[in-house]
Amino acid sequence: TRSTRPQRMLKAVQKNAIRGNPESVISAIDYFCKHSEWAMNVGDEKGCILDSVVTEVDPSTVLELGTYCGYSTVRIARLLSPGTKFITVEFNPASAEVARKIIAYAGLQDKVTLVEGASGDLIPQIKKLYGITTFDFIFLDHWKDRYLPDIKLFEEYGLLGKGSVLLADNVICPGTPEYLEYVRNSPRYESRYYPSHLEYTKVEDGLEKSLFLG
Ligand SMILES: O=C(NCCCCc1cc2cnccc2s1)c1cc(-c2ccc(F)cc2)cc(O)c1O
Ligand SMILES: [Mg+2]
Repeated sequence: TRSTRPQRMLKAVQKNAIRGNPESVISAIDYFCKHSEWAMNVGDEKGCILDSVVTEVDPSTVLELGTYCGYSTVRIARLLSPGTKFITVEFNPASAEVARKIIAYAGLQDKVTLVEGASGDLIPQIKKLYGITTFDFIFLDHWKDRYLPDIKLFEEYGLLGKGSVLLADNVICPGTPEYLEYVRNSPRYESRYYPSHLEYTKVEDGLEKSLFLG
């Protein structure tokens, strides 16, 4: 049967990247998406903003919602200090399967715990299952209509501490209007918008960084 886009992306990584070299995996995926097939990775332009925020926060605990093929997972994991706890969540089993292979190809499998499931089911269990108290950094890149309900779950289950940073992808395209309205108007967050473009296109998009004030 016909291969899937994630499977073709994996093939491109195995062909064009150097095993154990995260930078080459990132470049191979960006090349594939620019010259072969568009795919919904955060991409190189927004990826550089992601890198700078991760570096600035230097988190001890990280959560990513929306692994997809592992592109942003590799971008984040390559910057983390040893001993950092990094959990990434993917809903689609086929994507998760490809992500595991891409993360392993980059040599970062020991830094990442990939969990399959839906955020709404998982968030209430994270403390119990993974022994996390609070997350220093959260990257939101899953269903756009889940950003708001899930940030409320983070608050409800005490998963945010004073200084926790949330970075949300796609706040313009496809767009997360209710989430933006919430973090920009809530006295509990300090938010800042990073203008950019939809991955591999000239379409306007951006990232919203929100600092939890406690
Ligand atoms: O949908 C997007 N990402 C989410 C995939 C949802 C899968 C998961 C749900 C879920 C639930 N719980 C836990 C984990 C997870 S993972 C997405 C879409 C576009 C896009 C697509 C077409 C287009 F014309 C313009 C933009 C661009 C992007 O950067 C995206 O991120
Ligand atoms: Mg995205």
